[in-house]
Amino acid sequence: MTILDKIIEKKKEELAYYEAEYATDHIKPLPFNIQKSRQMNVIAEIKRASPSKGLINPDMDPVTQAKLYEDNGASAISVLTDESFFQGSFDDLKAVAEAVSIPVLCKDFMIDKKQIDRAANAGASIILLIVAALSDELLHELNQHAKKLNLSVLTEVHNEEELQRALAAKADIIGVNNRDLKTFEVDLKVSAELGKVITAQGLPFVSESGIFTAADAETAAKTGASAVLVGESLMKAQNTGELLRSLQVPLSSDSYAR
Ligand SMILES: O=P(O)(O)OC[C@@H](O)[C@@H](O)c1c[nH]c2ccccc12
Repeated sequence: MTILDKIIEKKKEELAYYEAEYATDHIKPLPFNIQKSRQMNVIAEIKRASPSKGLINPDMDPVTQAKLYEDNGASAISVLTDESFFQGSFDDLKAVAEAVSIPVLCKDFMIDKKQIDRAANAGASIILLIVAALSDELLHELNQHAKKLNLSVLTEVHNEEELQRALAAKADIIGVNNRDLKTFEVDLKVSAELGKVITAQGLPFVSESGIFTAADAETAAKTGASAVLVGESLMKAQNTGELLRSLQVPLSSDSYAR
């Protein structure tokens, strides 16, 4: 059983206790666009802990961290909401969404519409759908549900087969996870490989995981990515603002003009 299987199994258990919660008119998702910028968009992540790295920065205050990200040019903020494996929460998401005026991504393992409503109610503008964790049917259903609520969807893939499924589901923003959620192995070459196929379709993509330096952001830019999703390095940096600014490397015109 892989870690992804374990996380999904636990999610199913937890969902039994979720109270029905419907997203209504009060939600005001912000548009999320990574195609206009001439600089690498950085989606900066709030992540206390993870199954692959253990404790990353357990004492961090999510609101302080989120404001630091916003002040230093982040395009969006990702907040882990999974409690059991990442020590995150929907309270973190809500507090962050209230404190900043850029889009917030609810980073969780979505397998049910109820989770999307909860994310929307907590102030998320973007949700993540992980292709490896979903059937084609669920991928379609959750995607439709998010769109109905005007949320943006980041559809995450790790290999060619998942990418084809994402494209068939009409994903419009693809996240290429450089980390294999089954083995934790990280390799930026995954973005290089899948980036060719995605950019050929004229779609934007986010290179996710394993970005530590400006040189990594440049490598990601060369693969055609117009955004990077960065957690650990920003959470552990001595000077988070400086690192975040350094990751906003120039993009070549074909990355932003598509
Ligand atoms: O901490 P990193 O290596 O910078 O990675 C951030 C982000 O990509 C990672 O947290 C992530 C990408 N996809 C996910 C899916 C679930 C949980 C976590 C993730």
